[in-house]
Amino acid sequence: MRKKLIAGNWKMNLNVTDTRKMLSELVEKNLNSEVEALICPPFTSLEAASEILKGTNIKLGAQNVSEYEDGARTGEISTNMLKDLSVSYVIIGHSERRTYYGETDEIVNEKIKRTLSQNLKAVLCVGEDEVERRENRHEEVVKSQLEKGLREISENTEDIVIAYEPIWAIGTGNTCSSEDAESMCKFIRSSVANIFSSEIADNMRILYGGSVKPSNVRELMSNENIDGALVGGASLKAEDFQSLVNFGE
Ligand SMILES: O=C[C@H](O)COP(=O)(O)O
Repeated sequence: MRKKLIAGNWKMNLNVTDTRKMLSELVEKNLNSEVEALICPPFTSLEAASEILKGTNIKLGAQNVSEYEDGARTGEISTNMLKDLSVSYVIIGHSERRTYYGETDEIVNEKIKRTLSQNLKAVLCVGEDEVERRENRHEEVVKSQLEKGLREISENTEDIVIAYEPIWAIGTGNTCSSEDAESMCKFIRSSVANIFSSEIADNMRILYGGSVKPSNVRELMSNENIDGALVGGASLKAEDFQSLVNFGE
């Protein structure tokens, strides 16, 4: 049985003051304990978030990580630094990192290897853009991202989560239909089975991301192959995040 995961990716939002305010409110709220809740604030807010979330069931994640060990890499953040702040998840290969910061599948693969080797969980983001969807190449694109991103990985596969995020649905309000999201998550599961094994694929959590909000989360989560959501905009307010974790209630 795969435990559902609702992950908030704050992106470049909420400074330390805002983080303290949001999380202090969130920890006072009733959250469905059958759902795993994860908050991924900016790096600058990790320490404050770590203090506030300590002793709660809400997990802490980072939005990116270096593929290298500690050393001469100006501006980068290592797995060692994240672990020191009680981070347990790292988002890797988000489309914004791929598009704006040139992260290739090869870099994504290195980051996943580094993350898993340090016993952190990796949330690998995949998804097609609007043109690729229109040209009916979405499965081919996602399959290639999975094969390259997961290349030469054989250990700690239970620490991998996949997030299917069609780029055309991110921050646009254009949620992928529940049927299309389910169909792609099912396709991802079969691709993961080919890369690893059916058993690993059956146990792997596959999230949907792209304009998920309190009003559509319940329907999306009712699908057999959708094991949670990676949420941007609607994860920034405590009330909305509570509603997401409680599937709209
Ligand atoms: O990581 C989250 C996704 O990019 C979705 O963002 P969004 O919920 O604002 O569309």
